[in-house]
Amino acid sequence: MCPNSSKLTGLIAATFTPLTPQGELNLALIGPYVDYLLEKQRVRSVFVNGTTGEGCSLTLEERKQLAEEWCRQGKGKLDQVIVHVGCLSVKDSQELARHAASVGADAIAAISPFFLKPSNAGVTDVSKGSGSAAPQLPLYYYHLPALTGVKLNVREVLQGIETQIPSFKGLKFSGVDLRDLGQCVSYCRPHGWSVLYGVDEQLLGALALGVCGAVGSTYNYVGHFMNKMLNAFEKGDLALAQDLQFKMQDVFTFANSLGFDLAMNKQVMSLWSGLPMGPPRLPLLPWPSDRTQDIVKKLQQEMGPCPK
Ligand SMILES: CC(=O)N[C@H](C=O)[C@@H](O)[C@H](O)[C@H](O)CO
Ligand SMILES: CC(=O)C(=O)O
Repeated sequence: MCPNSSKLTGLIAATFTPLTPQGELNLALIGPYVDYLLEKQRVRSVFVNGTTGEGCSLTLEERKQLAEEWCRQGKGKLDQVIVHVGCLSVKDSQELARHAASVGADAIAAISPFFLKPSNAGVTDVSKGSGSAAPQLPLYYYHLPALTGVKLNVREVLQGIETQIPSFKGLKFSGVDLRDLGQCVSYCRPHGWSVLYGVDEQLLGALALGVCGAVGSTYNYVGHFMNKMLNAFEKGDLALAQDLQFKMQDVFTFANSLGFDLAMNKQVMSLWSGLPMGPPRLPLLPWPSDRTQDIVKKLQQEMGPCPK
C-alpha cells in the first residue's frame, strides 16, 4: 500500500474502553480483546484512549492504567500500540506522553486542545509540548475537525514541522477534505511519514490518494471485511474494492438513520464480538438494545456472519 514500507500501515483499531456495569475500568477484558482483534479481525495494531476509547472522558489515572494494560497484553502479539495523549491541558498531555514511553508504547498521538482553540502555530507548539515529553516515540498529529472544532488546514500546519519536532512522524487524518488530505500525503511521503485515514466509510477515497493505512472504530468488528477491501485495492481490483466499500457504507448509512453514535457503536461491538464492553462513560448514555440488534442484523446481511 505504501512505497516506503517501514511505516505504520494497514488497519489499526481505535479501541473501545471496556467498563464494568458500574462504569469502572474492566482491565481484565483487554487480554481477550487483543486476541479477538488478531484472530478474528486480522487487525494487528491499536490506537488506545482516542475518541472511540472515550479518552477525554477518562481520568489521567484511568488513561495510564489502560495504556499500561494494552502495552502489557499486546507485547509480542500486536505490531504497534499507539497511545493517544491529547488533553485540554498540555501539561496533562506531557504527563501521559512520559507515561506512555515508560510502559513501552510504540508511538503517541494527540488531538489539539478543543476548548480554547489554537492557531496553526499553536498546534505546532502543543504538539511540540507532547513530543518533547517522549522524544524517543514517534508522534502523530490527530486531526478530527468535526469533534474538536479545530478546522485548520493541516498541510499548512505541516510546513517545516520537521525542524520544530524531531519525533514528528505523520498524521491521523479524520477530516473529509480530500484536497487537504492529498496535500498532506504529498508532504509526508518524502519524509517517510505515515498518513492514516480516520473516516472509515470513505477509506477507499483516501487509499486512492495514497494513505498508508487507517485508524478507526469500525475496524474492531469489520476489520476482517475491510482487510478484504485493502487487499482488493492493492491488487488493483477496484471494482471489488468499491463493492466492499459500498456494502460497508450501506451498513453505516442505516446505522446513522438510527442515531448511531459512540455509545451505540460500543454496544454493536459487544454484541458482534461477544466481548462485554460495558456502558459508555458520561456524558454519553446507553441506547435501547433493539437498535443495536438491528445494526448487527444489517452487518450480517452485508458482510456475512460475525467471526466469533
Ligand atoms: C468521529 C469518530 O469517532 N471517528 C472515528 C475515527 O476517527 C471513525 O472510526 C468513525 O467512528 C467511523 O468512521 C464510523 O462513523
Ligand atoms: C477513530 C479514532 O481514531 C479514535 O477513536 O480516536
